[in-house]
Amino acid sequence: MITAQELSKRYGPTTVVHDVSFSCEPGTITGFLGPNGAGKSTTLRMITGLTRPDRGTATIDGRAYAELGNPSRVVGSLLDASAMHSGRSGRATLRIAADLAGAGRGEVDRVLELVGLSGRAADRRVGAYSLGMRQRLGIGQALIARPRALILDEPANGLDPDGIAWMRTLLRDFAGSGGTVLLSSHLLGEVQATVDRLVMIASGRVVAHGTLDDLLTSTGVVVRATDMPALRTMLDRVGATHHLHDDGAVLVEHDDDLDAERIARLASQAGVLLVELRHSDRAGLEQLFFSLTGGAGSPQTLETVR
Ligand SMILES: Nc1ncnc2c1ncn2[C@@H]1O[C@H](COP(=O)(O)OP(=O)(O)OP(=O)(O)O)[C@@H](O)[C@H]1O
Repeated sequence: MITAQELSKRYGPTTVVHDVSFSCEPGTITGFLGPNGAGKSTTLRMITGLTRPDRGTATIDGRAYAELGNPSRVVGSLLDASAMHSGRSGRATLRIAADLAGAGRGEVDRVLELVGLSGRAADRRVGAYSLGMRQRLGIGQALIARPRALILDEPANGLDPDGIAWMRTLLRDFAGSGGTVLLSSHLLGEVQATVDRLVMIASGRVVAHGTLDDLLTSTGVVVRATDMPALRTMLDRVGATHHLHDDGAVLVEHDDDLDAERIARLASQAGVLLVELRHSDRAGLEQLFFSLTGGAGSPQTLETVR
């Protein structure tokens, strides 16, 4: 179980992560999705103890990363595949990872096989690897001590469609045997076919979260505010059709004139503080994502990687 609670981080005058909270359950794959610069890496670095949060906490299996006795056995992470020593072979890289993690050398061949780098590739210098091969090796390093959780920052970067399909199967198997996976991406299509849950982040804030099914099935915009009566009054005033959502939020029925952005503006004008605003249908999810990314990752790209 991976939990982030009200994580916040500021660099100079800029708060790059604001009150980010979510949890990832064993047996599931959570996609942490957001455009470049949204705050994904900073959040993942705070969870893995590499960056100190200004506020908030993160735990893995109930403990902060720094309190994990042998972290590699609890959580494997891949945060920057380009940061590997280029002079070592893939096999040597994994041997060192195995030694550091207290895992047996026998794990090296198992992992090389698992990540598709056995044979001659294992003995080539990492400097001669493609980005996709480095990602595979990085995932191998993360898996070397058979951890219960995986945290991967943009693991599909550099992978071709076959590589993405391979990774999807690997992560599904990992989650299928009770593992917890948190992976980031800036491409909706890349994660949509892989994950069970999504946490969507933009400008350092969580803008949507839930199971993929929840986010893709019902129609409309789910809104939650600190003052729900004031929110409903505001929605009545603008003639919105709205209902109480299952979890106590309000579901505003789909209306071309009342999209999420307009709801946010109206709420702001009415002095209503929104704490959740998300599209609850598939088209809406893609629309929201494209509006956040300014259209990065065309539908064509989505079809290619699906
Ligand atoms: N060490 C740092 N010092 C100052 N600013 C930083 C630092 N690390 C990150 N930032 C800034 O914080 C913001 C969030 O960066 P972050 O890398 O977390 O985003 P991201 O969602 O992972 O995006 P990308 O996919 O582009 O890495 C960016 O504006 C970035 O420039």
